[in-house]
Amino acid sequence: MEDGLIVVKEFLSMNKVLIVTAVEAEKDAVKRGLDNNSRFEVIVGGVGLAEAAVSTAFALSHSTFSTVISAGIGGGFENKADVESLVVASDIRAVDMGSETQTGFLSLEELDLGTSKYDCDITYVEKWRKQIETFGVDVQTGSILTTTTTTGTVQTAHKLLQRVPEARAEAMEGFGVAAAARRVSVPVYEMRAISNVVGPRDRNEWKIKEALAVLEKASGTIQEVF
Ligand SMILES: O=C(O)c1cccc(C(=O)CC[C@H]2O[C@@H](n3cnc4c(=O)[nH]cnc43)[C@H](O)[C@@H]2O)c1
Repeated sequence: MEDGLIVVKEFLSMNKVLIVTAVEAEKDAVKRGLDNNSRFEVIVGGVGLAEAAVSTAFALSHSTFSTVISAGIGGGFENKADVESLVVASDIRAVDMGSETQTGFLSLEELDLGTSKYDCDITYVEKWRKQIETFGVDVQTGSILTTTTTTGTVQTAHKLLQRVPEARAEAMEGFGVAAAARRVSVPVYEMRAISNVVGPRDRNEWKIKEALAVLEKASGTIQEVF
């Protein structure tokens, strides 16, 4: 009988999805989008990749998940992702992790010190993009950059795009969530509803309410794909 219970528990945990947001408002938006389904656990992991990594690792140490998703609002690079659209990551990059030199930036890979990029399973990324589209959301796929500082100038935005020309969006948590998930070999994904353009900071211009509505709509697709 006990063996049976263990098998049932393992089966139920096989399809559990952990969704990590930075703040409560993002968690609420994701939960509104999801049906009240016990397969999905949505947690507030905190702002920044360190808090996100610790929170994700903690959740993963207490329960088994088949998939982890970093979700929230983010900045969109000009002409790459419009405000009020959505970006699904093809890969998640710690774009400022490395070394600045007199002749340019060296990534962790170039320094032979580790990885600054996690690829997402492109089959699921494409399936998810198509599903989101059917919900009437303007959606793109591409690299989502994780930065430790929100970009505040055109110069920095250009510098980041030079480093990663395929970048569409930036946020502050994805790489932390991904590092924790990959440590235990769990596939990881990221989606960002675009609240602002990456560049000169004007917080009053951020379309947070609108981006949260996009995040809510897109969250309704998670249960169809994962
Ligand atoms: O004030 C509010 O009501 C509110 C509601 C939801 C989210 C927030 C945030 O401030 C979230 C911070 C979070 O947003 C990401 N983010 C958004 N835009 C950018 C950007 O241009 N560059 C980097 N990160 C961005 C980031 O992941 C932050 O953790 C407030």
